[in-house]
Amino acid sequence: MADARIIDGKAFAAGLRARVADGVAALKASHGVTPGLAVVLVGEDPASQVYVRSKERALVDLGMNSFDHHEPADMAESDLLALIDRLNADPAVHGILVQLPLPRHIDSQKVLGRIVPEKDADGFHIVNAGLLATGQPGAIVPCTPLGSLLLIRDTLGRDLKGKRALVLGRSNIVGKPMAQLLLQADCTVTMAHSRTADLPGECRRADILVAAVGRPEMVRGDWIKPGATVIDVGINRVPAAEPGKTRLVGDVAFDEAVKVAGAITPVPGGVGPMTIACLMLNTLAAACRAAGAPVPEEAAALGNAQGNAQLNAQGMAR
Ligand SMILES: NC(=O)C1=CN([C@@H]2O[C@H](COP(=O)(O)OP(=O)(O)OC[C@H]3O[C@@H](n4cnc5c(N)ncnc54)[C@H](OP(=O)(O)O)[C@@H]3O)[C@@H](O)[C@H]2O)C=CC1
Ligand SMILES: Nc1nc(=O)c2c([nH]1)NC[C@@H]1CN(c3ccc(C(=O)N[C@@H](CCC(=O)O)C(=O)O)cc3)C=[N+]21
Ligand SMILES: [Mg+2]
Repeated sequence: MADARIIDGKAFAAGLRARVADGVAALKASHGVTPGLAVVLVGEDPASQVYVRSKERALVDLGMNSFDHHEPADMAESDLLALIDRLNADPAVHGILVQLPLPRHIDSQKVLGRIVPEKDADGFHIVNAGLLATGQPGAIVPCTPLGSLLLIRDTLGRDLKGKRALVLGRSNIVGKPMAQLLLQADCTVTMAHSRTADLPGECRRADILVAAVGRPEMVRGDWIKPGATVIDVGINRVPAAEPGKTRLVGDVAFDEAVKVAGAITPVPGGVGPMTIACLMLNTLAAACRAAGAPVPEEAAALGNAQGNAQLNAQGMAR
């Protein structure tokens, strides 16, 4: 069998960012509003600093405002909550992102719960999780699952009904919302995790396999159904051949999987860039809602069972 099609997340994300930039310009022209995202980073974790910088760069590139709050690792939880309160009240701030993980002395759930749901650009607030799970309109959908779904639809088309989907990983930020989106797209969804019996066998039944475990190259080629669509969410830094250097690998053994799958995302250049682009999309959508302007279809319809895993053909998703 021929090798899998490599799903170019980097290129798709560039196209999505361009559509978001158009939406930003339109909102400025129609309502005089510039979308703004506040990015809160607590501590000096080098990987988090890299991610935060790429988010801030993307915001400015698309004509949005970036409000950076880089705080010391020993910041008191009460001070972080007070910062969130100020950002909640600031009309120039349409979205708030608190970079995870937070230092251990801070209760992440408490902090995420303090963000007003309308400004929860990550879609991590329980109100947004609940709106998504119950298929109601207006949910802000977490960026990584949203970006993954856009890549799946770009690969397989919009009609995913009846497909068997396996989501490996059940975190609140990736696995669970991913499963909700696939369910609303009429897939038959299985969720697998560390207590799943016969993981390779479960994976082999899947037409769509989404891996979000954080275990480098755990999913082997012979776990994959021939022709399946494989979305590798994992971002794992491992030692490179050259001493002292590191490289990024996913949760899927790419070199094996590419020989079996029908289509597969690479790491890097797959889901990662989509996460950033969807964060920009969610921020634009939040600003549109705050201004009373129409929300881009790509952000509005996906969480909504009534409609709509089907997006408007004229919408932003291609
Ligand atoms: N590309 C992107 O933009 C993003 C990438 N990521 C990456 O995605 C990966 C997952 O992230 P996240 O969801 O936050 O991770 P978590 O650590 O929160 O969750 C991992 C999940 O994988 C399951 N798991 C762990 N080990 C095994 C195993 N041996 N067999 C089966 N299941 C297992 C866990 O099961 P259990 O619940 O039973 O413990 C858990 O449900 C990471 O590599 C992360 O870096 C994350 C966010 C964004
Ligand atoms: N509140 C919050 N929201 C998040 O969305 C969030 C977070 N905290 N904490 C950390 C994880 C991780 N994450 C990534 C985003 C982009 C890439 C990305 O762009 N990756 C590039 C490679 C980057 C590199 O080379 O290091 C790629 O895959 O091509 C990766 C990982 C968002 N996260
Ligand atoms: Mg995310």
